[in-house]
Amino acid sequence: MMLQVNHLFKSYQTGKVTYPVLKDVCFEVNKGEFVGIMGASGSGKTTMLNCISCFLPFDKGEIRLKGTQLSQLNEGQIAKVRNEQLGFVFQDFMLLDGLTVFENVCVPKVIKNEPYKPMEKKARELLKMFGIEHIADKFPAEISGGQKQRVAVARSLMNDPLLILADEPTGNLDSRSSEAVIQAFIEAKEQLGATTLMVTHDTFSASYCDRVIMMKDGSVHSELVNHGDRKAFLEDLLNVLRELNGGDDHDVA
Ligand SMILES: Nc1ncnc2c1ncn2[C@@H]1O[C@H](COP(=O)(O)OP(=O)(O)OP(=O)(O)O)[C@@H](O)[C@H]1O
Repeated sequence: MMLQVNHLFKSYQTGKVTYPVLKDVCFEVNKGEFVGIMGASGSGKTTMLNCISCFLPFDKGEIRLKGTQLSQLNEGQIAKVRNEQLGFVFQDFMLLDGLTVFENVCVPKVIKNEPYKPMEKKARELLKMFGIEHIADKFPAEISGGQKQRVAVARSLMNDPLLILADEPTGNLDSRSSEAVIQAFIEAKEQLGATTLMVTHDTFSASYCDRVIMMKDGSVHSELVNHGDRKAFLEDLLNVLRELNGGDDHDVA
């Protein structure tokens, strides 16, 4: 088991008012799985991802990454988990404008002070895997959104993380670029055995997942499994989103 979220509770405090956001969330992610998280706006998806990222403390429950309970780590250990065991992909790419594509991909290893040769080899392999080796020397301003996000996926894999956390990775992309980014996650899974947890509103992107966890009002409403027929899975997802009323079922492709 790569990730276990057990009976997670989280509330926000605004003045004297406590606002519960996560209410007894339980789910698991296996090694090599590509898992989506969907649910209406405000159902707590980003909050949950931020708890798993160790960016937010939670009230109760536990989060285990390959067996290690995250809330028991100290600051130094958390920093190490974030850089070496988790990979991050954000909606707005978060590339460094002053660095080339190649240099951006190298950042997680530069932070670790690793030697250049193996770092270069790894970066070139990842760029090749995602079909972006020809833009290695370009700057972020010179490439498309879909290319930027594939660079971000390559960067997230530099340290062979246990888990990639992706928050709306296709949120700023058109459907063709979205598909290229989703293919990058699938390549990472098939060629490197990568494990990905992706929050998305995009049903089309989610239909490529092995499994989708549907959140409702701070709890897991249901889990849907992709049995291999993507179109049938897309229909399943749309049906549950309709049932959850207010679900985002407008992104169908
Ligand atoms: N820092 C904060 N302080 C107080 N309330 C917050 C804070 N962050 C989020 N919330 C509230 O918690 C709830 C869950 O927010 P969250 O962003 O986790 O939902 P979400 O499912 O990711 O939504 P979306 O799909 O719109 O991104 C919302 O009602 C939000 O207003």
